[in-house]
Amino acid sequence: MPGSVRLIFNPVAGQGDPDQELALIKTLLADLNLEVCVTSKEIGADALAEEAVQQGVDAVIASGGDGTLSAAAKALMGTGIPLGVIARGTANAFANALEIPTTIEGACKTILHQYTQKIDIASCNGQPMVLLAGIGFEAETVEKANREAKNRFGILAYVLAGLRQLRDMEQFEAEVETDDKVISFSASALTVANAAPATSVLAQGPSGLVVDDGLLDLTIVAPTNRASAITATYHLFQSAISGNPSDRDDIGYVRSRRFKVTTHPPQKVVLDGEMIGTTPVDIECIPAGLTVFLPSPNEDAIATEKLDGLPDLVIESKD
Ligand SMILES: Nc1ncnc2c1ncn2[C@@H]1O[C@H](COP(=O)(O)OP(=O)(O)OP(=O)(O)O)[C@@H](O)[C@H]1O
Repeated sequence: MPGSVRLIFNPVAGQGDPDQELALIKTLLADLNLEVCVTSKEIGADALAEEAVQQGVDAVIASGGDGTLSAAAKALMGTGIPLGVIARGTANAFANALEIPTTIEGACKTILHQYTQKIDIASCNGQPMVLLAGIGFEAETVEKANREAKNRFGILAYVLAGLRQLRDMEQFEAEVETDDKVISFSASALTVANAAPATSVLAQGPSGLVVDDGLLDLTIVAPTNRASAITATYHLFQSAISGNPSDRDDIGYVRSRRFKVTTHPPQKVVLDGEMIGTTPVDIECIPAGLTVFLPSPNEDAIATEKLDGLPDLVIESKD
């Protein structure tokens, strides 16, 4: 990759050894003209990425948890400067949603392949949104997956918080305005997603979210009792894994370029993992707003052979 590349590295993300991880990244990316910037409490990934844009760098690589990655993504929005992603957080929703490898080796390999793609992002009440906005249930889940729990239990913290939330599930009335209709219903959780990892179960109504179609997907979860809340959640998880859309009466989904959501009573809203306030929300897709290094379509091919690492391995060619 010619030109200058800024690496933004959060030393406190995840549970690994930051010195070792940074050394590994520098080794793997030794061929790049890399300027390493480490985030601090005072100077975050947003400021470092904005400065890189002003300097006219050719690419930015962000390494940290979802907070670091989405802060860098937001600063690069609309600039055409590609973002490389080296996820080192707990949930790594950003990388998982975009199917970017979550090992340091795999992530660096993806960047070195130099395959970039323009993906959609969105604006939620005027703030940039890369993945999703959760209203109701999802918002509560994030709030309950606190830092201490995340450190101790990793991704399980989100699941535990979700199960705890089932106990307190309450329905609210919602009115949603799409590009071509206004829908009213009762629900426990609404999620508007641009992209979502399989673990964001409440975004999985349509399954297989398309990140460059210029559209957003709303999933509505409306179970009427605790038992159906549990089966609906399980069903959504299966949808995510199987790629088949949901077909339960208490799950709905609709696709639109823009969603305006009002609820009674007002519900908490979490935007890309951060609480931003309460409904109403106005969320609009920004087509092709971000350029990202992604695994090239060839890299996606499913491996049909894996022999490396077997003890005493000898392979002889027959000809
Ligand atoms: N040097 C630093 N010292 C302390 N805090 C920092 C430092 N650099 C960044 N931060 C803080 O780290 C947070 C971002 O963390 P990030 O999302 O990257 O990782 P994480 O919280 O481990 O991820 P996850 O939520 O997936 O576990 C921000 O709140 C930022 O202020």
